[in-house]
Amino acid sequence: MSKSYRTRQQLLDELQELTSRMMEAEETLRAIRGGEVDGLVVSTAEGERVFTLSGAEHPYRVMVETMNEGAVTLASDGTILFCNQRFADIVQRSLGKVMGSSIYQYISSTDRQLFEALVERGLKGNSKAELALQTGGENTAPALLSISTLQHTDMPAVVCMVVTDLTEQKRNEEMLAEEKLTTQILNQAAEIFVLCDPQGRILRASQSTSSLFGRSPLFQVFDEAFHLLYPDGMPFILLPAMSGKFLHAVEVNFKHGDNETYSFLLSANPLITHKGAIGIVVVMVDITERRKMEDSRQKDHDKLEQQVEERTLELRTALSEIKTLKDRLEAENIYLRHENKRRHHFAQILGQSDSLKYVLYRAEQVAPTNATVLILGETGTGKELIAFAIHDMSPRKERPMITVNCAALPGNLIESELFGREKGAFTGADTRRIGRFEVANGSTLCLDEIGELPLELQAKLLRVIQHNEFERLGSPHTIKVDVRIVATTNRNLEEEIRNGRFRQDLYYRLNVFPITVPPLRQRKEDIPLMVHAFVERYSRKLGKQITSIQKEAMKALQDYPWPGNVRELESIIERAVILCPGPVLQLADKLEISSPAFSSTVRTLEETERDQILKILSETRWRIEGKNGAAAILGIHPSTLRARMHKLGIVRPETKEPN
Ligand SMILES: Nc1ncnc2c1ncn2[C@@H]1O[C@H](COP(=O)(O)OP(=O)(O)OP(=O)(O)O)[C@@H](O)[C@H]1O
Repeated sequence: MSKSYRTRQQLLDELQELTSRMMEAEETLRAIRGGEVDGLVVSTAEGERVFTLSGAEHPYRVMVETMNEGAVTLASDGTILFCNQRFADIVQRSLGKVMGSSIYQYISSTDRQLFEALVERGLKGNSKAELALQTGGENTAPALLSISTLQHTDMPAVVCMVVTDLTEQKRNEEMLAEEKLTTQILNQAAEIFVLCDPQGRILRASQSTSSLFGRSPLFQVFDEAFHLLYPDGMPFILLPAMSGKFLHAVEVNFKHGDNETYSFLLSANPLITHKGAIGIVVVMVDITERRKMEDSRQKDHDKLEQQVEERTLELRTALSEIKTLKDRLEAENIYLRHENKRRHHFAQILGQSDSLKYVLYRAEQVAPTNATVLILGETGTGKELIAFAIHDMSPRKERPMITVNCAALPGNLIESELFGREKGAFTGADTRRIGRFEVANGSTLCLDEIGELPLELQAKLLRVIQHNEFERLGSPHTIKVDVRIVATTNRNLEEEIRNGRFRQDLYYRLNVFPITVPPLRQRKEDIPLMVHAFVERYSRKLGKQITSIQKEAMKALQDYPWPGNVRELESIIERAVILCPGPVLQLADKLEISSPAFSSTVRTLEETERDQILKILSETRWRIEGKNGAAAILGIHPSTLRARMHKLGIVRPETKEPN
């Protein structure tokens, strides 16, 4: 019959019955709890069974009801005959529902076999095992089950089971294991972990911290344990450094002992829980090795950079040296190409006269030294030829002698000719050029016609002679050279000094070893030799057969005063050879000079004096004093003769040169 057909009376009756049954049950429960009931009749599959609840067991029942473990008595088919509230709580069911239900409802299928084995063992005595209890749905609770037989004749139960809920214990165990693992990880990590309270006192620190200090820094204030500094040397103080912000990878240094310095990257964060900020977690990563490596890499890098710089500089210097050498070689080549022809003519110095021999003797004397030589004499007398002879007899002969004609170039160009110039040194200087002084480095520089050198350049020249150094035009860079100077002039330099056209100091520097080449008119005996040599040279050159020289012609040549000296003689012979129609050489033109100063009889007093002294000295074999000495023959005092000789530059052949 459906409920909707029940009458109100029927429903009231049912409610009455239920209420009275509930009251009855409550009364029974109260009586059981109060120890007033001796036994209970329970319906089981095997029929009604009586449970004795004698007054003597009452304390145990109270204990069972109040204990923290679940207590269960099971029938042989697994029906729960009795359980306490705690077991119902563990499996999360109401006590009423659990009572009389099957225990297998609360055993997970995977643990069923284990449970059965446990019961079996329990029947023989007692057994214990951990398994998972089904607590509703998919949820399980770990529990320790202790099973033992219940040997009570009045009782239908087979086993008694005590259930300990391991949920909390397992959770604690897990947490402990987790913490242990975390501690282990933290201790093994190279990083330093420090937990401070909000006042900066160290509460926990990883093992690495203790190994850094040799002891644990626990309970010290962080800043007192770690005297940290920023890389710039400023002290690092934890709390102000944080001041409301998180610190992330701040570089700090830690001075430990006298020599050790550690570098760390420090990060610090407040530890916030539901209770608020409970502390500060500091993590420090040791970057000492990395820093050292970086420093050493930086040092290596700097060293390498310096080496590269040095090498580059060396290379630049080498390149500039190569360039200078190249320029010098080029300049030398240009110069030599230009000079080559001339040198052929200078190969042989013609002349047998005493005065020429004396000149050659003087040249021979001074050649091996580095002394500056001043060659004096009229134009065309062969001064440059003598300069070459000196160079060719000197240790510098392997390198070519370089000549600069001081009269050939205007003053502004002679300077760059002598000292060189940098590109852009002056308007029109569109290339770099090295000067004759540089080209002549290690060799001889012949300053031809030095008397023509402008005064302002004379000072510069003096500096080079004195210090062997100079600067190219437009360059601040000083160049050192080793140059031997041979200067020539047809001017009377002493007179030039008096007229303010020549520097006295330069003259003294040049006049270390003067050699005067006598004019041709003073060594007429050399003329025939020269005439023959020049005739032969030019007739060969011009392909002519000239076998002799007309007597009159030779006489005219010897009588002529030769203002242009050997140069003039050479060109007159060249012209005569060109014009000569037959084998006998005649002069093409009559030899005439416009200036009376050069008549064959006109000679300077000095020239006459020098010749006379030389002649007498050679006759007396350079004996000055005594009855047959040169001074007595000349009728002057020996000291006067010596003074005159000095003045005229006459030096005894045996005498060593001044330097
Ligand atoms: N003794 C000599 N033997 C052969 N040739 C000579 C002699 N002296 C001079 N000459 C010739 O005379 C010419 C002029 O010589 P050199 O240039 O040396 O004279 P210089 O005195 O330097 O002249 P300047 O003062 O004009 O420069 C050259 O061609 C040279 O060959």
